[in-house]
Amino acid sequence: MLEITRYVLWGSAGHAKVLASLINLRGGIVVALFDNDPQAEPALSGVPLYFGLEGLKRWADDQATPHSFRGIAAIGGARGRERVVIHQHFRDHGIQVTSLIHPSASVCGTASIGHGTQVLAHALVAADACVGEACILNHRAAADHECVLGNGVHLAPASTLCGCVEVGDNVLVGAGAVVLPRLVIGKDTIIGAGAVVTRNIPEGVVVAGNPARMVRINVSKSP
Ligand SMILES: CC(=O)SCCNC(=O)CCNC(=O)[C@H](O)C(C)(C)COP(=O)(O)OP(=O)(O)OC[C@H]1O[C@@H](n2cnc3c(N)ncnc32)[C@H](O)[C@@H]1OP(=O)(O)O
Repeated sequence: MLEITRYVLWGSAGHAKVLASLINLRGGIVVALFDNDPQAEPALSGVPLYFGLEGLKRWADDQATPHSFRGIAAIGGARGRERVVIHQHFRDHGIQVTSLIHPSASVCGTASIGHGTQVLAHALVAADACVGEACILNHRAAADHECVLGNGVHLAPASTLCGCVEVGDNVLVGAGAVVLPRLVIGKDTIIGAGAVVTRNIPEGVVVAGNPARMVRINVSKSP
């Protein structure tokens, strides 16, 4: 008998709805949600919500075979570092961390995708691109040929990395932004929605506009 793959998601907001819809499309189901925020509401009707690491431990202790579940962080924005940490919590509790690729996404056979990375509807990962762990390639985002993405990177909807772009860990490339070929974006940086990046960008800053200029230091970056 064909077994339904059961998933647990960390993050009980809009991104959980997107992932649940993709999981359902793939024939799986979401059986539990986790969130750090005790005020969070269940994002999916009928799916129980547990809070914090204590909640994860309690849930895992109740399962005979935690390794039969797959886990993925359902947190978007510029919170790539948190996705990496959450995936480690899942592994520590015996849950497999999985990638999710929408059937309409195009991932070239010569590209590589890291564990726990999500490639959403109509996204593109082109020839010889290398995408790290816990990344999100959101709806219609594109990482063109030979791009290299670190861990926890988020390409927001309809953003484009032209060929041979290098992106450091935990970078958010905002919705509709474009990064021109062969540029390097330092880790922990945020590129504003709609920006056109024409020069290399250092780590830990926020840039916006066309051409993209520095707006401020990214004070929310983790140490
Ligand atoms: C499915 C999903 O939704 S995935 C979510 C993807 N998320 C995104 O794409 C959001 C990306 N974030 C942005 O673009 C943000 O606006 C940021 C990071 C560039 C700036 O955010 P903040 O630091 O909070 O800036 P704030 O909103 O206070 O604006 C500061 C100034 O920059 C301007 N500004 C803000 N964003 C942009 C932008 N994308 N492009 C040009 N100017 C901008 C504001 O108008 C404001 O100008 P003013 O001082 O003349 O009034």
